[in-house]
Amino acid sequence: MCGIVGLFLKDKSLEPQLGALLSSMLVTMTDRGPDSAGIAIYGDGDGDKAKITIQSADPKKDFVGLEMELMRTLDSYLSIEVKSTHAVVTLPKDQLDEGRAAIAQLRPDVRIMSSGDAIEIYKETGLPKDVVSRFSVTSMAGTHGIGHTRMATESAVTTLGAHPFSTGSDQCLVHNGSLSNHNNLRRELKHQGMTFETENDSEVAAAYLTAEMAKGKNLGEALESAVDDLDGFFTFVVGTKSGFGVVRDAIACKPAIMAETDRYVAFGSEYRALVSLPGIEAARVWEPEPATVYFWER
Ligand SMILES: NC(=O)CC[C@H](N)C(=O)O
Repeated sequence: MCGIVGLFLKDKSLEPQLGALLSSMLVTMTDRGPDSAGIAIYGDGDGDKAKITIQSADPKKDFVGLEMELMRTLDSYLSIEVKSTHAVVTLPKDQLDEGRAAIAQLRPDVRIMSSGDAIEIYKETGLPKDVVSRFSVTSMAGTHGIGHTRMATESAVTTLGAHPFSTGSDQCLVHNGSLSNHNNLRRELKHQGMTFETENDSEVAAAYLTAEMAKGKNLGEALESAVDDLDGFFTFVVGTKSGFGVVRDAIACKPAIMAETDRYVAFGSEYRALVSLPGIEAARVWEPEPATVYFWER
């Protein structure tokens, strides 16, 4: 099982509703994955600011005082917005790497969920309705987003084992299925310098795409390579700062449905995830073909 949803907006007037639309799509998929849930939202990525979403098992201890300590360490102005177990650090774009290093040094127990110009990731164990309300996702605006509700197959039910996985700047991936060659691939990617937070197969898929894009491929090309190099069952929905992609393995036994109108492209594991979208009655609706890459870029 596992339930996946994704929404890529073409119509700017829908952007204030992105979090609400995606949340309700994800809640519809609750019975496909009761273990944990997560959501990635791409907000306005322009300007000179970048964002790091961090997570702590003990937010009182880790987040108190962090803003001041980071400002002192980086010698610049930044802000931290705490949302339950997560917090978003907004800092100057040219200090993103320095900021990540400072967080690791000042708060070794804090985990980085995502970083980049536009992405924020919120994920926890529990049901979609609890996760979206805990992080106030329904009030978030954005250009595109991806959600996942997990029934674990490959690694423990933990916050870090929840999807989406982000292994590169402004990148994220959710997965329905299980990969059979993830241990070998993990070993190869570690040799190339990638690091992993979990034993999860989907994290390996995310890292694989990051490594392919680092070679100069765009998201669509990286997904084409994934069809050849990843073994097992998969439906992936992936995001980059300006892109949104979908691919299924050659057997495509995991359910998937897509819809497109002038206003958006939407993905659901099942059609019921899409029924409340505006104008869905007039949308072009189709089942993505096996081993075929679907890719949109703004
Ligand atoms: N049920 C699934 O699709 C699980 C996805 C992935 N293998 C995981 O364990 O997280």
